[in-house]
Amino acid sequence: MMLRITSAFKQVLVIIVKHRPFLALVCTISAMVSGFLAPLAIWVNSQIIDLGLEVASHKLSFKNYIPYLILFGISLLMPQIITTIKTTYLEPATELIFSTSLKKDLIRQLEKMSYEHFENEQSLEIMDKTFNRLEESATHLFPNYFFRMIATTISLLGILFLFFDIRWWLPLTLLLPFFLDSYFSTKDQFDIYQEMDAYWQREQRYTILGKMLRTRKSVTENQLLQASNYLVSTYKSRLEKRNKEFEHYYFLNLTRHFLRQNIMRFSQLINVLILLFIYYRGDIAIGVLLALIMAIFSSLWEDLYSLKNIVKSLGVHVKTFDYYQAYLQLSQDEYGMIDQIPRTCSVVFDDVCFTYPGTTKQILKHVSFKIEAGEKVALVGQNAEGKSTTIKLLLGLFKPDSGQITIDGQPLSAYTQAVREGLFGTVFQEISKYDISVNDNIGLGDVSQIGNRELILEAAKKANLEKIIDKLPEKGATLLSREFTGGVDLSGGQWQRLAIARAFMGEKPLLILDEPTSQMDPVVESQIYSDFLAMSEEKTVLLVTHRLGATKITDRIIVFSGGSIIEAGTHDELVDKNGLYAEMFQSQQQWYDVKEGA
Ligand SMILES: Nc1ncnc2c1ncn2[C@@H]1O[C@H](COP(=O)(O)OP(=O)(O)OP(=O)(O)O)[C@@H](O)[C@H]1O
Repeated sequence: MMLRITSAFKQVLVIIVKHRPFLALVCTISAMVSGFLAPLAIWVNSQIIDLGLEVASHKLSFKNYIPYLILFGISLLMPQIITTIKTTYLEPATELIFSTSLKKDLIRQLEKMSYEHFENEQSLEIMDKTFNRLEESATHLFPNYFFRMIATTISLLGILFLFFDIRWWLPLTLLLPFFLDSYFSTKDQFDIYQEMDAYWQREQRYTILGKMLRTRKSVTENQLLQASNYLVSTYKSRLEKRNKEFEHYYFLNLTRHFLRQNIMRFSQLINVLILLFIYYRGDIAIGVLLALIMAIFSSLWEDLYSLKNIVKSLGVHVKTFDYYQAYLQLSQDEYGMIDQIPRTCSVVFDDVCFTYPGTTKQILKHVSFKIEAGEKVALVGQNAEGKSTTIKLLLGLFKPDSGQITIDGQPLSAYTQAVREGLFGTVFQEISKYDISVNDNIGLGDVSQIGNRELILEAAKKANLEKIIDKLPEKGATLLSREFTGGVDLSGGQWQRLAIARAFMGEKPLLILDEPTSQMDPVVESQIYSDFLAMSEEKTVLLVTHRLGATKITDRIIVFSGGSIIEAGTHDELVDKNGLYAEMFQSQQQWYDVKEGA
């Protein structure tokens, strides 16, 4: 534990010292001064009372009393001055540093993080907790706890010395009950953090529906389906279940605290009685008695509690830094040295096996195939056979358990990040719809050319989007959003064409379409595919589709079943073979016949 605490403090101090060493200096000095003030105040108070009595009985001249009055004034004013420095300068200034520096580190790490973490619950928990808690925990550690730990330690040593000076064992009667109390409450608190942590997953499950219900898509869909009442009441009953769990846990927490919180009160009473007894025996003056009794109830009490609270709540912030470390260690994509984007690309899967991280079912089983540079290939099969998984592996979103995947003869990790960004033009079923203009939405396919209207127009033409853009109120400059006045939303099929245009940006040698036309009429879809393949020229194309009308025009079809390739060949070859492909094609053919006949 000590190691984790030290490491967390080290991390925040390194950031502060790197950015503003002056803040670390101000914090340390003001904490030290603050620490000396409490014992000084006790001593000054005792002198003020005892010497004040002597002044009153003319045993001491008022002139000699003045330095004590000055010290009394200083001990009264200084704590407020230091608190002001801390709250109005130190705290806001460090907050700014953390919010900039930590956010930058978090985002930088996110940029290179392997995609697999975004589909892994354990990694998502680490990311969520780090993003939500890190800045807050950092500001708790510095300046808050850092300041309080220095100030309280010095102050406690000073005060305990004053007690030690009277009887050597007095610090023990003060500290023992404190240690007992601290042990119980710290243990309770750490147990609670453990419990709270375990709540994350359940909390996610209880509240995820609520997040969904707030999205525009779900509001529209629910209004149509009249499903709101059902979904809202499901959400409500989940929340009620969650509240019951939390209430139970709060109750447990309350009883634990109630049983143990009075240890320190008894110790205060006992120590006051001891001091009265020592005074009664004439071993201390009245000023010392009163100042020490006051200290037991004020500064000493505050110091002990401050220390206890720091230890108690340190756990959650130290834990945040554990998550931060785990976050920094989440694996990143590997990049190599090849810095030229190949003009044309072959793709080879060599005996690839794959199981999703955190699961046991093997999804791809010894998959091998080669796609020549410039070839147009369709991956087909029934649901959940591993087609999209094959695409995810090809894109490098996941790594195979065994086997090798090469692009133009090289594994993906041999290419630089810039080349990898320029290799694939992708269109998925779930299209990213950005609330920006049509042109910019297309331009995102190659951000370096986002202002190049000619290229964007060319990509739009290739995706047959030109006429649709022409009809928009402000053509390519039209904002694609219902959230803005004057914004327009496209239909599902139009968005899919826009996504295809996006894939054509940047002359990417590998085009990957994973069911991108599901929202289109099958006949229109066939037309789009034939236009698309004609426009793809020498690019290599991988097409995942359930609609087998489109596969006829590809060079080759690969059929997946149970995570393996069971057939491969041209449309005619596979129809002649009379296997799974022929069966799937025949069951869809009537549909095309009716459509074409109509
Ligand atoms: N992130 C994931 N974690 C765990 N399992 C996953 C993940 N993504 C997909 N799977 C599982 O992998 C299997 C293959 O899914 P995949 O999406 O590759 O199939 P598919 O052939 O593309 O299916 P469809 O035609 O329905 O899109 C499915 O059983 C699916 O549940």
